[in-house]
Amino acid sequence: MITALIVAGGRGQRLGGPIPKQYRLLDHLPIIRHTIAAFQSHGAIDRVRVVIHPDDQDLYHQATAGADLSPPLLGGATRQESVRRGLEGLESDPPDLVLIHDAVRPFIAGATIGAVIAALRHTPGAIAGVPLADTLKRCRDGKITGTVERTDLWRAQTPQGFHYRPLLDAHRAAFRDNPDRQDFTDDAAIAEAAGLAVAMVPASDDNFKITTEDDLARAIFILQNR
Ligand SMILES: Nc1ccn([C@@H]2O[C@H](COP(=O)(O)OP(=O)(O)OP(=O)(O)O)[C@@H](O)[C@H]2O)c(=O)n1
Ligand SMILES: C[C@](O)(CO)[C@H](O)COP(=O)(O)O
Repeated sequence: MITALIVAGGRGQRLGGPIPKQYRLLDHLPIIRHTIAAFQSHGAIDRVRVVIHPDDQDLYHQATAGADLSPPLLGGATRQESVRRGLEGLESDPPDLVLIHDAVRPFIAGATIGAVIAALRHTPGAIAGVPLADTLKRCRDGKITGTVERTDLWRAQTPQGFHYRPLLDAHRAAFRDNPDRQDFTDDAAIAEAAGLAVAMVPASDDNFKITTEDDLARAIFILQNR
């Protein structure tokens, strides 16, 4: 069984606005609905579960009215904690594979979902990403302090797919070894720290994360010109 775990427990502080960004409307539908639909409509995904902020239950139920979904799982103060709590919420009926995806990446292509799943036939982890095309600089106080060698650098996206049990064990080990460390910004880093092999699956820049006002404007433009 393959479960998509959509993480939607954030506060959207970099975007701001009246409600957390995953509930902002995109072409008359909340962003989270677009993302959920991408996985519910994929033939290889057996179940979609969503992790939400405990304060967002009313927002979530309004946003997902009419969608055939299991009750949401409750997240935590960081993305890392939300994922760990989400994974633990699946333990009573564990999937074989889990694809963790940001609720605010609504333009995920079915082909990318399928490619991540296909890669998991050969490796315990596989993530979507795109190769870096810009030069990277280190800066402090507006001054360049160095240039980062960009050979072999990729921008990680989601979905990040894994064999379920090894990833749950990896998240639990990270929490056990250092409960205060919450700076793993993606799940591949947790898997790598546990010694799991993680493959990179080439994806598209269309699978961008809505983080800022510019990203939201880009998303609106895409839908208005589809
Ligand atoms: N405690 C958290 C933090 C983030 N996320 C989710 O992880 C994804 C990527 O995180 P990000 O884009 O950083 O979302 P926010 O944390 O909401 O944004 P910000 O950092 O601007 O507050 C989002 O779908 C977000 O809802 C989560 O489930 N639980
Ligand atoms: C998981 C992720 O989307 C991969 O690029 C990214 O690390 C999330 O970072 P955020 O700061 O939680 O948005």
